[in-house]
Amino acid sequence: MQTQRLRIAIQKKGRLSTECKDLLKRCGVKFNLIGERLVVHCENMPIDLLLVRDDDIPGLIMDGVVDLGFIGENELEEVGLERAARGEPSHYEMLRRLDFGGCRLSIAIDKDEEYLGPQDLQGKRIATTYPQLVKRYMTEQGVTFSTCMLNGSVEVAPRAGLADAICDLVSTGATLEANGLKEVEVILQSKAVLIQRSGDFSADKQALIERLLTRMQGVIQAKESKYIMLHAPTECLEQVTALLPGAEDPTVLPLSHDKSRVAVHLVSSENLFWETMEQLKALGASSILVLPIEKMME
Ligand SMILES: Nc1ncnc2c1ncn2[C@@H]1O[C@H](COP(=O)(O)OP(=O)(O)OP(=O)(O)O)[C@@H](O)[C@H]1O
Ligand SMILES: O=P(O)(O)OC[C@H]1O[C@H](OP(=O)(O)OP(=O)(O)O)[C@H](O)[C@@H]1O
Ligand SMILES: [Mg+2]
Repeated sequence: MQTQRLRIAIQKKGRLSTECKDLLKRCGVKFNLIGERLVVHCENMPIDLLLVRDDDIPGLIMDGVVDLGFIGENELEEVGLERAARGEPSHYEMLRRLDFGGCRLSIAIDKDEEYLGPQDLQGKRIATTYPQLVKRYMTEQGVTFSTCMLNGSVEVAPRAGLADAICDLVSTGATLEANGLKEVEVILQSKAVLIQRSGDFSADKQALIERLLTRMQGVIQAKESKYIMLHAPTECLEQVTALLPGAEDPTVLPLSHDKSRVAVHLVSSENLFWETMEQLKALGASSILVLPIEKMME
């Protein structure tokens, strides 16, 4: 059922929720989340947000029920495999990879157990929320196994005697450590992505999606960039700019009371490390400022 308004699905509560909402707000999409409401109408653009469980987002896109969705690649792949196995369509378009939700899907076992390779998992029971991804990996390795499907607290399964190993998401590794487990295989690297349903869009919707994508590019680029300002001795200008990341085209300005020094301004694609600032200082640079950039458009 097509509507005039662009429908975007985001996770209601969880690891992706805050970052997705922040990203949309930074793109100029205005909305007000009230209580437990599942559909939120944006105030300044023809956009409706659907706040759902992340597991439901790939299916909503693949069934063509919503236009865009923010989802972790792990969940997207799992649902895609599940639907393909059932003979249901699993089409979607990838719009862009995002800079949050980074994690990996890994197999872990008791920290004191010996592990030489995937063959050590032969005949073992693996607790997971991602049975399809585990199956794909184990089939590739030629290892047979059984699963124990758990939607949460996967890491407690070995201690609770429910499984011999687990396959779950890992970021810092703190949850594994707290449960006496060690990571032995990484089967997937994942980040949050923005996906779109397959098929045609009205010209208005298409234009709105393109506007959002351009703004998103600006927001993500701005987050990674810094505006750097400093004063440097004119004779050291070349050495100073050589130390600055992405300083191909700096603005160099004279100082009103000191002809021996200049002001250097530039947009850097990276942050400036303390070590680099110390090197700049050693070259005679002063008043070194590193400022965040809110928005940018090239
Ligand atoms: N520790 C982590 N660090 C970074 N990203 C993570 C981490 N854990 C999960 N993610 C990413 O965030 C997504 C959502 O994780 P979350 O734990 O909020 O899911 P959930 O408990 O299944 O939520 P829901 O209630 O919506 O089903 C994961 O599918 C993954 O892509
Ligand atoms: O390696 P770490 O940094 O410890 O992160 C890994 C944990 O994060 C996720 O769960 P989350 O905290 O989102 O809770 P959930 O089990 O309720 O989904 C994931 O399922 C792991 O349990
Ligand atoms: Mg979920």
